[in-house]
Amino acid sequence: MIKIFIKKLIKNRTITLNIQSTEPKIYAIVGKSGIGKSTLLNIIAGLEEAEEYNIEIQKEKLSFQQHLIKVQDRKIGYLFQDYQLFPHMTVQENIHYMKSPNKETEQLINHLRIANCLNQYPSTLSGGESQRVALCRVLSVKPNLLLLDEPFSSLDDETKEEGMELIKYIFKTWQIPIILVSHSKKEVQTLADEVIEIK
Ligand SMILES: Nc1ncnc2c1ncn2[C@@H]1O[C@H](COP(=O)(O)OP(=O)(O)OP(=O)(O)O)[C@@H](O)[C@H]1O
Repeated sequence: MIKIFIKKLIKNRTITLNIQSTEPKIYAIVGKSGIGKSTLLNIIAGLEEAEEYNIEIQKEKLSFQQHLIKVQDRKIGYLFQDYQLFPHMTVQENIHYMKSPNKETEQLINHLRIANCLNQYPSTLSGGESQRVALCRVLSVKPNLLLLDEPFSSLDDETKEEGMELIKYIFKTWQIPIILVSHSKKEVQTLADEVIEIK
């Protein structure tokens, strides 16, 4: 179950986001550059404030003014556009930063094919590897909602295809709502159950 209502004033324009569903779905947020798509993801993640907002995921109210839930206590996985891996930590340390090693994370590491990169530093990873490491870190906390901000923008076509397959796999196996911000028609057509255009 997911219910999200946001009203946000950005540079004298008000943008709104309204999502409601009892079933998990993949939502694509589209709209022209600078309209406020990443800002909406930041508000959902609890990183930015909005004029009005009400967010419920799995019947848990995340940000209803008086009952604000701390960012670290929200079970939201947020994959940033540039992945934001900690450069001074190895892949292993990055993955276990949020959650100590356990069987599920180990399975994820194997599924995401990053077991052979565990001792490398982020600067030595390829784009696809960086994306898979960042996804692994985000999924290790078992999120109830996954936010993806242009997750494939820095990848070549083949790696993009792999990334999209991965997102489909995560959705199928985890059955959690996914909100994707994308500029790519192909990504939106391939992945989204519902397209939301921000105006
Ligand atoms: N930290 C900030 N300080 C001031 N203005 C900001 C900040 N972050 C974003 N903005 C402004 O807010 C507006 C919305 O930005 P946002 O990144 O949400 O847009 P977007 O739709 O995701 O853009 P893009 O598609 O280009 O990534 C932009 O006009 C941007 O300049």
